[in-house]
Amino acid sequence: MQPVGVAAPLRVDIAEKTFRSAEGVPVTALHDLSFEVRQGEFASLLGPSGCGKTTTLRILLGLDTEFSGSFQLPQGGSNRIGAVFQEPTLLPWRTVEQNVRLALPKAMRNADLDRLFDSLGLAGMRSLFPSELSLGLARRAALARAFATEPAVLFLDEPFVSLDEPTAERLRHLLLSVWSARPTTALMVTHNLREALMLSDRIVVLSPRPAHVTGYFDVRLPRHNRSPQVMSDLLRSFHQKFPGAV
Ligand SMILES: Nc1ncnc2c1ncn2[C@@H]1O[C@H](COP(=O)(O)OP(=O)(O)OP(=O)(O)O)[C@@H](O)[C@H]1O
Repeated sequence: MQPVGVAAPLRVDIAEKTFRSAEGVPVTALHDLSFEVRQGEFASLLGPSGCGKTTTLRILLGLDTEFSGSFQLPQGGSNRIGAVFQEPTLLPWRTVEQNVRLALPKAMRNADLDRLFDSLGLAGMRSLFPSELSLGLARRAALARAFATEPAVLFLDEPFVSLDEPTAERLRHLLLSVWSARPTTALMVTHNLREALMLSDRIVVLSPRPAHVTGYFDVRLPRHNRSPQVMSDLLRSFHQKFPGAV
């Protein structure tokens, strides 16, 4: 048990998660999945398609309670959880600004969000409705909504998937700048190694299903030092440490 007031890490200790197919056949998605993300760290959960990444996030978000094991979420200034999914899940009949404010606890509803909208390039889009947004802009609005709540932990499920690469790259930089201004413990699911190396302090490498942790790859370099040359060195050392991982 962590003493009150001490920053607690994200601790995951899932013994097993098994689904049943429509025919009743058991499908074990997670088995002995244990890892830790230090408080304030940005971590990625990297693993092959279908290994159990989204299942893990759903458990941590409390959306799936049928598993054996336990986890502990970080305790920060707030106990709020932020989430960004592949689908931006904005309310269609509310503006961008209303979507963000509705996610806030009542006491924060009138918070000054100018800097947050500015830093995500949304200053001129606050009164638009989701149907008026491209997928890239909708993802930005979803990021704004997640950060506005000042969560103690932020979960992201492939937030840049199905965007064209220049848009995805711009969003990764926006995410980094908004996260650097409001650092919070973050766990991002991805199967994009380059993206994980660019954004993370720690990569949690998963096995094929049923997922367990193959190992950690820590990137102890300031993000502004991750030049193309450094990135290709990181890619090489990752592949040496985890041959065939992704
Ligand atoms: N509701 C469900 N019922 C039955 N099986 C499921 C269910 N949800 C997930 N699975 C199975 O559990 C396994 C893990 O799925 P999950 O979506 O967590 O993988 P993933 O690593 O996120 O995959 P991807 O990278 O392709 O998104 C898969 O074999 C999937 O078919």
